[in-house]
Amino acid sequence: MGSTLYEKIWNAHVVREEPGQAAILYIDMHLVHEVTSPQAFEGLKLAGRKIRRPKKVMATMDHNVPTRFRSGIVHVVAPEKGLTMPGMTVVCGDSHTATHGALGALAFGIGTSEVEHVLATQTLQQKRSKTMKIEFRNKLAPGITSKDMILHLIGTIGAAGGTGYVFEYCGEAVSDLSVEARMTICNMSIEGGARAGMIAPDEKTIEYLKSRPYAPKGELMDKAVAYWKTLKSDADAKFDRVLVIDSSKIEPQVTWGTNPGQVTAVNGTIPRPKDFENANERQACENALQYMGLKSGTKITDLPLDYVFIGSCTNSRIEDLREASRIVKGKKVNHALSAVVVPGSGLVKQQAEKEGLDRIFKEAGFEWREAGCSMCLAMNDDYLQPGQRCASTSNRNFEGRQGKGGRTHLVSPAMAAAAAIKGRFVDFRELV
Ligand SMILES: CC(C)[C@H](C(=O)O)[C@@H](O)C(=O)O
Ligand code: SF4
Repeated sequence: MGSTLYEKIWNAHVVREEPGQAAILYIDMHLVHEVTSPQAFEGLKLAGRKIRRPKKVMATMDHNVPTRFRSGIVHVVAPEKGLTMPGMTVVCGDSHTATHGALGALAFGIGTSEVEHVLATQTLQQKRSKTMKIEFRNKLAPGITSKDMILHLIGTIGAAGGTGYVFEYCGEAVSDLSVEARMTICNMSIEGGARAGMIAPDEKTIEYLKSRPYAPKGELMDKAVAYWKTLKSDADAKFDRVLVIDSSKIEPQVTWGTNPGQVTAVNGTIPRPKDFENANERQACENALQYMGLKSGTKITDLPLDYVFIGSCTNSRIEDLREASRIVKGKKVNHALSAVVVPGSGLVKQQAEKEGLDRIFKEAGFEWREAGCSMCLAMNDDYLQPGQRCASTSNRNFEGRQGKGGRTHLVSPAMAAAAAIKGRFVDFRELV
């Protein structure tokens, strides 16, 4: 029997595995940031231990740093530098490490004590996950983005639907996506409950990595590419679960609730608790309506907004900013709201400025910031006031995520840009 992509990477990294026990995995790349990792360094210091392989550790300051200073989000910086590559095991004390799976890596978040363990040993104890193949069959309708794909998926399986699994995304709509767009899907795997999300590397992945400063060069690159080409699930590989989604039916998505599974198409309405069969979901709907200040039956397009945030490791790459700027160009941000664009890295910012995207945003009335996590989470200077309603391209919409009492609606960059112009949600296709 063949192997899945997950099994291939796993088997290539096992240092030791006893039946029924957690395995010890070798870790190729360790990313650290300032929220979850300083304590781990402190732990090492107290124990008198050294970092085993300092060259395999890359650090950013992104979460707490105000976006009036230069920074960069760890999950945007590492791929653009070519630090994360197909076939690697990648860990970081951060749940959105799943992002790097878009390059065909096995990438997942770990806790602070595990960060210390990886620093000291370059290995990690880990249990095998179950595997779920998610096939996005057929083509997307024009303009529909990978953000809509992942929100639609989480709406289908629920925010806990992937618990215990590693997702492998495949199918025509996934192959059609750029590498950056694939990162958006893998990024939010964790929001569907999965341990990680991954996509087998293909020609686009190789092309993306070729010019990256840390990618192998010359003969080494040829060798790497030959290996990367073996990194796909075999035709007869067995997954624990297989899900098929008809991509052609996916509409622009907007979350209405307080978990990413509470989502609907932009032409939909706020649901009623009794629309849900399951008692927990009914209760969750009631709670969400209350927190979000929403009435059942209201059209999504009738929701007035106070804020628009374009940024986060989900959607702050150059392609996201190009997409948003295309909609904003020559228009003005609605007078009733504030809007901000926060590039994911210094390089993204530089590139956007080279292309004149900053001018498009600023002329429309957006604030244009230095890179960082910013309003994705209320850990820095950017946050919502209680009751404020925000269209956000980030990945989490739980209570208080963007500030105490703040109300988050997750959308794609195109939808956020269109909302900024209209002052409420609108199918962005009406604006282009
Ligand atoms: C601060 C960090 C631990 C956290 C995470 O793990 O995801 C953050 O990045 C987030 O998005 O909530
Ligand atoms: S941008 Fe948001 S989701 Fe991504 S690492 Fe920062 S806080 Fe976490």
